[in-house]
Amino acid sequence: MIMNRSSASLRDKLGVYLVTAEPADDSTVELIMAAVSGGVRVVQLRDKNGTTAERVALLRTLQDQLPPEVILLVNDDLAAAVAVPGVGVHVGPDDDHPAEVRRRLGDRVCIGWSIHDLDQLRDKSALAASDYVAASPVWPTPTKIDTTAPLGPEGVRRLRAMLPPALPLVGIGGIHAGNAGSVIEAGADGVAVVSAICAAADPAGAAADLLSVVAAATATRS
Ligand SMILES: Cc1ncc(COP(=O)(O)OP(=O)(O)O)c(N)n1
Ligand SMILES: Cc1nc(C(=O)O)sc1CCOP(=O)(O)O
Ligand SMILES: [Mg+2]
Repeated sequence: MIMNRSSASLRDKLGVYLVTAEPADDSTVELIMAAVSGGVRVVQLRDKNGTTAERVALLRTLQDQLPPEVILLVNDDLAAAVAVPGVGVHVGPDDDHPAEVRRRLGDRVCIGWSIHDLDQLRDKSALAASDYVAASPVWPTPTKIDTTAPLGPEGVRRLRAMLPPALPLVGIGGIHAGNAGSVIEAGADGVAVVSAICAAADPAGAAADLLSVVAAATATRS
């Protein structure tokens, strides 16, 4: 799908953001479709050990099957996104710079940037090139062990206060239905999760539960 960067709905769509568990395989497509049936509207294919060719094949299958309102991104792999027009990219401080990703992909795809350290906020061109940023990690998580110190909800609050108000923010790391509300109360627009959906016996139900928690916390905040 093609995302218009000025779309006011990106902030709403980010409410529950699915990042896929590794390894990516045929079951990944089924899992994503279940999460989407539960209400997820932003999906990131994260497959650190696959090849670009494998990621491109999966992204093409997903583009064929996903409803057009779902925003599809790939983790790290700019070449895969170039090969599948309409797919966005999530990058972190060790990846291609968001401004370079924007230059290569143009204005009509979604670009996300991880913030592990508040010093990254000095990088104005990265912020300007990003459609959303991620507070990384909110809590420790066995899903990704090479992270920096957890920010906690207080770190999310500080980050929100320092960001341009129009730039959407999601939290990631150790988030589930039991603690997602505190991430939203701290000022995030959404929660990005791997295990809370991918390891659930009922991924569609888990997505729907997370969405209700996020909606309730968003309503309380505003
Ligand atoms: C939504 C979201 N937030 C953060 C990350 C982490 O990105 P990065 O720091 O580049 O680490 P890897 O995922 O590449 O290991 C993410 N992928 N998605
Ligand atoms: C992909 C990713 N990035 C993180 C970061 O902190 O940048 S934490 C993470 C994994 C999140 O997995 P779970 O929802 O299972 O805790
Ligand atoms: Mg990365």
